[in-house]
Order: sequence, then structure tokens, then C-alpha cells
Amino acid sequence: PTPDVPAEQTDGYHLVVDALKLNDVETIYGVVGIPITDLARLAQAEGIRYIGFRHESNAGHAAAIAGYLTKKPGVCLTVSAPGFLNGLVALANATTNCFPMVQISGSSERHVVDLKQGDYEEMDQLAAAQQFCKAAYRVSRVEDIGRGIARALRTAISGRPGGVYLDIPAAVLGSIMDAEAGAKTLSRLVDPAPRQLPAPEAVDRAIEVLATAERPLVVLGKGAAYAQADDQIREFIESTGIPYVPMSMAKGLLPDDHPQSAATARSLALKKADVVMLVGARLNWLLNHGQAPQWNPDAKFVQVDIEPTEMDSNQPIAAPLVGDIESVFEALAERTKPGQIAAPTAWREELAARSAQNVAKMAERLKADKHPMQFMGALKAIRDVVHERPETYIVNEGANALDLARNVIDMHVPRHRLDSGTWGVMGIGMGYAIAAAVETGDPVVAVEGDSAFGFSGMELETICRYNLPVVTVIMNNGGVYRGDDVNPLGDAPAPTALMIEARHDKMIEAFGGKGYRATTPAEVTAALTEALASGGPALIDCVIDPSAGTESGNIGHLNPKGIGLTK
Ligand SMILES: Cc1ncc(Cn2c(C)c(CCOP(=O)(O)OP(=O)(O)O)sc2=O)c(N)n1
Ligand SMILES: Nc1ncnc2c1ncn2[C@@H]1O[C@H](COP(=O)(O)OP(=O)(O)O)[C@@H](O)[C@H]1O
Ligand SMILES: [Mg+2]
Repeated sequence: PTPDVPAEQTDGYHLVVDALKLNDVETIYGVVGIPITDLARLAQAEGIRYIGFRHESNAGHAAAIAGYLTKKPGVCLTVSAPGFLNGLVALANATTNCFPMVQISGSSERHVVDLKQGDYEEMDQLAAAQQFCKAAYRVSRVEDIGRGIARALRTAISGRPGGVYLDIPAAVLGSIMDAEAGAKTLSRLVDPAPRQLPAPEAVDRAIEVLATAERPLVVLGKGAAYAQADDQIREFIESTGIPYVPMSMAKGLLPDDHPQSAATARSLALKKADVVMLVGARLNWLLNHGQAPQWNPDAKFVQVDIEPTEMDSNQPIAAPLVGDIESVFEALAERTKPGQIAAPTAWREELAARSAQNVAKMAERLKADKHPMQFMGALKAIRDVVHERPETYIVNEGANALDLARNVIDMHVPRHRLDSGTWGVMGIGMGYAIAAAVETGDPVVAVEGDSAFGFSGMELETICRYNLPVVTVIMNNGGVYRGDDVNPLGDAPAPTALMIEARHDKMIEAFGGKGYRATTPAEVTAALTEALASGGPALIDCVIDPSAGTESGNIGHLNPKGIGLTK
């Protein structure tokens, strides 16, 4: 409990907690320490769920994905300087992925920091944070706490969501003020994420462009998943017959086995589409910036996005449709005449034929039950078990472990695939898994490369401490990308090597969780079935052929060529 505060008085700690509660913040993800330990205690005492982590990066990733899943800003709490910095990767990742989160951090004494007199954990955190987030604010007076919290929550959630930093110096947390006056400084946000209605002329222009298309294509991005306009989007897709490709976190918005899904004919779809409608998807590196040869150089783009400045970022946009996705699709439904937009049957059949070919090819690859176990064998086993349990969240990171799982594990419900996203960040695994389990109560399967897992692996203790229904499945190929690289000049391990004989399954046993080691797909099936049935923390170490991976998975071409290793 905080220092005794006379009943008619309040303090910074209480005002922060009161402001968060007044704005429906139900959970805080963080790591305690000076000067915010008592803030965590008070939040918990006042009914806010506090989830204590082992590293702030994981707490921040949890807050970010909580924001993505709930459309309310996730809240991460960090200590000054090093704790604050540890949270920044997650704050930057949230901003890059457009996930709403607020990182609240304690900070040191302004008058000492600003004169650089050498304070405990001295840092100008506000200045440091500015460049990595959507906005950064500092509260310098106890009476401004309510304003600061309201401002940070609104900024995170309105318009294009993102990460917001809120700096609260220790002295402000410890300041005391009259309770009645304090209560008057708090306010509850009104309509923090207002609808952004599209202009009718923009809607009509988009309809015109789509109506002329011979080979239309819709690209659904994680913004479309985030919008939670699932019915409106599905209605548009099915009423127009337009084929679509989902980006990785938009998988499941329509079930991956939907007849209009062109996910398994992606290259042909991108190459030949003559009108492309981007829905909450940026034309960035993940979509080759809209350039040939991946794309048809004559393609015309319709772009649906809440952020006006996203338009023309990579390609000229013939029909910019600025607005929130739900309002845009409601306007499209209203203003499109019956039959005005219809995907030609020939185009749909061409894509369906290619999909059938590629699905057959994939089926062959999935059948290969070679020994030692291959990625595909393990992933097929995971896919089949999870297929029976559509409420299961899939968290996914790695290189091969990411690229292969994305294509093998199909999704049937929205917002259930949470992965490295736009920034390709390793280390999101345990934080995303913890938040998905905490926010929804549903089971989570985290499909992890063995290197990727290592970035947040200590949170196995957090998962066990809260007894969360998280099953961590490690694709243990003994290395970064693969496990058979050798150092030609000595017996030091190669830079990409990890321990082939690592027993990750023993790690979780140290914290009371259930560990499994699987060397065949059948063992993966049995272990995952049992682990999910238990509803508790578990880890399955899948022993994968060390030669099975390729450098950097699908994006090896991003490695600079240089003159190569001449030595
Ligand atoms: C924070 C961080 N550090 C390093 C990397 C580089 N990196 C790293 C280290 C990856 C791990 C690949 O190894 P893995 O074991 O997780 O997966 P596979 O062996 O299945 O490819 S993937 C990747 O891009 C990164 N993306 N993010
Ligand atoms: N509610 C919303 N309405 C419209 N656009 C949104 C909404 N929420 C997020 N966005 C936009 O969605 C886009 C997400 O793009 P991106 O992260 O590149 O998705 P992906 O990687 O899945 O293609 C961002 O440009 C963001 O501005
Ligand atoms: Mg690996």
C-alpha cells in the first residue's frame, strides 16, 4: 500500500489508477521496480488485473496485441531508464503494426536529469521515446495526470492506431493533492475512436474503378482484421465475387478454404490483377511495394485506409478511400447498385484452377513423412489438431518456422493468427501468447522457431505462474534458419548454430509446466492433443531435421550480396 494518505487527500499513484479505471482499462502488463512498484500494487488492489513479466519487451508485446485484439489500448508499465528502454522495441513494433498501446513509465527527477547531475537511472525518456512511437507525452504536475492518461489513451486508439508513450516522473507519482480537487481532474473519454466516414464521391469513384475491372482482386490486411467489420467485409466479397488474398494476420477473416480465397494462387493473382483493392493493407515490402514483376504494371489501385497519408506511398492510387473500414464498407454496400461490381467468371476460374494445382502440390509435400522429422510433418500435425479447435489462437515467429507455418496452418476465424507482422520482429512469441490467453481465456498454440523462442523464453515462468492455457511448440532445427552450419576455421559453433540437443521441454518442467519431446508427426499430434486437453501450460520440443531450413526463409533475397565469403 502507498504511504498513508489522509482521507481528504489523494496522490499521483491513486490518480493514475483512478484515471485508468475510469477509462475501462482492465489489465496492465509490466515489470515492477522504482518508481512504479506501488503503482502496480495499487492497480491490483483496485481491481485492475496486473500481469508481471520477466522482461519489459515481452510485457510491451503483450500490451500491443491486447490492443489489437480488444480495440482498447493495451497498457504496459515500466520502470525508469533501462526498463523504459526495454519496452521501446514493443512500443515501436506496436506503432509499426498499428496496434493501440500505451507505455506508461516512471522516470527520474526532472531537475537532476535536465542538469545531467547523475540521477538514479537518469534519462530524458520523453525525448528518447518520441522517435519510436505515434506520440509521447510527459505529466509534470499531479493535477495533469487525468489529462495525460486521457490524452495517451485517445491518441493510441483514434485514427491509425499506434503506440503512445506517457512519462510520469517519480516526484509526480508521489505528489499529494486534495482528493476532491483531484477527482475533478479526471475525465472519461467520449468516443475515443470516432468513426471516420468516407466521402460519398470517394466511394463512388472506387465503385466506378472496381466496376471496370476484368481481373479484380482484394487484398485484406491486418487493418481489416483489426476493424472488426467482419460481416461487412464478407458481404462485400461474396456479393461481388471478387477473389481475395489475406495478409498473414488477416487470415481467417474469411475462412482460408473459402472458394474466393486466392491465397494459394497468390503469385498469379498479383501478377494478373488489373484492379487491386487494398483493405487495411499497406503496399510495403510485404507486397513488393506494388512493383513488377510481382504486380501487373498496369494495375490500378483502390485503397481503403483510415490514414490519408498512406495513399500514394508506394504506387499512385486511382481511388483513395479514406475512412474507417467499417464505415467504408457500409457506404460501399449502400452506394453500389446490384450487379454493378461483379468479378468475371473466367478470372475466378483461372485462379481456382491454379489454387487447385498448388493445393495438390502442397498435399504431396505434407505427405512426405521423412525421418528425421521435417517442418511440414510437424506443421501438418499441428494444423490437423488445431483444425478441430477453431477457437485456438496461433502465435507464430521464426524464419522457416514462420513462413512454412503461415502456409500450412490455415485459419477459419478472424484475428486468431498473431505473428511477427510488418516488422519481422523476433521475440513477440510469449508476450503475444500471454496476452491472447489473458484477454480471451481461449487456448493458445505458439509455433516458434527455436531461435525466435529464445528471445522471450523466460516468460515460460510467467505462463506457469498464471497457469495460462498456452502450448509452446518449438520447431527445433538446432539453429537460426538451420542447424547444420559449420565454422570452417575451428570448433567454435557457427554464428547460426544453436544446440542441436537442446531440451526445451525440460525448461517448462522447471516451472511446473508439462514438457513433451516429439521426434515424429504422430508424437506431435499426441502431445498437442494432450496438452490442449489439459488446458494448462505446456511445451512441445519438436526435433526437426537440422538441414531442413533455408537462410532467412522466404526473404533470403534481402541479405546483401557483397563479394561473399572469400576466405
Ligand atoms: C529482434 C530480432 N533479432 C534478430 C532477427 C533476425 N532473425 C532471426 C534471429 C530469426 C530466427 C530464425 O531462426 P528460428 O530458429 O527462429 O527459425 P527457423 O530456424 O525455423 O528458420 S528470423 C530473423 O529475421 C530479427 N528478425 N529480430
Ligand atoms: N479501422 C481501420 N480502418 C481503416 N484502416 C485501418 C484501420 N485500422 C488500421 N488501419 C490501417 O490498416 C493498415 C494496416 O496495414 P498493414 O499493417 O500493412 O497490414 P498487412 O501487413 O496485414 O498488410 C494501416 O495502414 C492502418 O492505417
Ligand atoms: Mg531454428
